[in-house]
Amino acid sequence: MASGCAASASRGNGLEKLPNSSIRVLRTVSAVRRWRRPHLLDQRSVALVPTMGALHEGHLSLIRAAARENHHVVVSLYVNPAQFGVREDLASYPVTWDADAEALVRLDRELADDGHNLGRISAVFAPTTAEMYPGGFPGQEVDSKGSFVTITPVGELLEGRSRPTFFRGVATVCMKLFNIVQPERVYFGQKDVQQTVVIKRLVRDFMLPIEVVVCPTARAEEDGLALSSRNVYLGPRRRAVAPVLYNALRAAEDAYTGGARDRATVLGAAESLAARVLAEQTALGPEKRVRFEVDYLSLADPDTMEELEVVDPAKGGILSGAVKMLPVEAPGEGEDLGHSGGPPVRLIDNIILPGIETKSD
Ligand SMILES: Nc1ncnc2c1ncn2[C@@H]1O[C@H](COP(=O)(O)OP(=O)(O)OP(=O)(O)O)[C@@H](O)[C@H]1O
Ligand SMILES: CC(C)(CO)[C@@H](O)C(=O)[O-]
Ligand code: BAL
Repeated sequence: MASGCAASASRGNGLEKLPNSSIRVLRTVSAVRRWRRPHLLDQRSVALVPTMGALHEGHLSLIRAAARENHHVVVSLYVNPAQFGVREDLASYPVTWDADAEALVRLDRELADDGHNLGRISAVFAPTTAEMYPGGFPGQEVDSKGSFVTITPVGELLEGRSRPTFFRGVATVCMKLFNIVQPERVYFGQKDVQQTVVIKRLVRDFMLPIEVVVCPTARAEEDGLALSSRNVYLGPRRRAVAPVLYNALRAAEDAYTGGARDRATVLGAAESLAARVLAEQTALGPEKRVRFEVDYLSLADPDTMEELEVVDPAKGGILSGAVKMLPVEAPGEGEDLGHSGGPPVRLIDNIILPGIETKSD
C-alpha cells in the first residue's frame, strides 16, 4: 500500500495505522515478524487473506470468514509482478489504495459490532517489490532466473497454459507471504479454483502447518457475474455480455444435474450457449456488438485439474472456463469503455460439480 495509505495513515507511537482504526499497516518483513511474535506465544490464531488490492465484496467475504474463525486477520495487499506475463496488464492493474483502506476500516467496524466473530482485522501487510524480492526482482519472462516455487503439472494446465508464468508467480509469492506472516489459516476464493488447487499442493508438499480455507465465489446479484478486480476494465457494453461464461458453465451444470456424465454432452451444453451468444452479438454490428473469444471450457478432476472424459459421480468435477472480452470496435460518442480505455479483459469462472454420495447399504 504505497502512496495513498502512506499519506493518509496516522503514525501515533511510531505505529502506523489505517485512519480512524486499530488496523496496523505493516510494510516490511521485520515489522510483520515483530507484530507476529507475541501471538505465537499467547496462542492467538492468525489468518492471512492474500489479495492484490482493488478490493470488492469477494475479498471482503474472505475477510469475514477469516474473522469468524481466528483471533487476528492479516490482509496482504500486493500486486505481485511475478505472476503477470510480459504482455499482461501489470501496468494498468487497478490500484485503489484509499478506497481499499476505507473498505477495510468499514468492514472492521462491522466485525466489531457483530458479536459472532472471534477476531477482527489486525493488520494489513503492504510490502514493496524490493521487500518481497530481496535478491532483486527476477523478471516476468518465462526463462527468468531466480528463486521460484513451481507446482507442476497442475500449474501448467488450463490457466497455466494461457499464462505460463502465472502459477509460478502465485506459488512463489504465497510461499513468501506464508513464511512472513506464519498464519494458522489462509483464505482463498473459489473464483480462482485452480489457484486453490495449487495452494493446497504447495501446503501439502512443503509441509506447511497451514489450513487452506476456500470460500464461495461472490457474484453480482443481478446476473451472477463473478466479482473480480478486473471487471472495472469492462465498461457497461461489455459488462452486459460478460455473464456469458457463467451462463455457459451453468448450462453444463444443468446437463450434469440432468444425468449427463460424458464430456461431450456436459461441455457441449456450455459450448452451444457461448456460440449462440456470440452469434447474437455478431449480428448486431460493430456499433452495438460485443466480441469475445472462448479461451477454454474445461471439465476436470477436482484434485488434479486433469481433463475428464467421464465424470465419476462419486467424485464430481470442476467446470471452468476463461473468455477474453475483446475491445469495443466502434465506440459511441462519449461511450464509457471502462478502466484504461477498455483493453481486452480475460475473465475466468467455475462451478463445482459435487460428488454424489453413493449408498453403502
Ligand atoms: N468473486 C470472488 N469471490 C470470492 N473470492 C474472490 C472473488 N474474487 C476474488 N476472490 C479471491 O480474492 C483473493 C484475491 O484475489 P485478487 O486480489 O486477485 O482479486 P480478483 O478479483 O481475483 O482479481 P483479478 O480480477 O485480478 O483476478 C483470491 O483468493 C481470489 O480468489
Ligand atoms: C493469491 C494472490 C494474492 C497472489 O498474488 C493472487 O494470485 C490473487 O489475488 O488471487
Ligand atoms: N485472482 C488472480 C490474480 C491474477 O489473475 O493475477
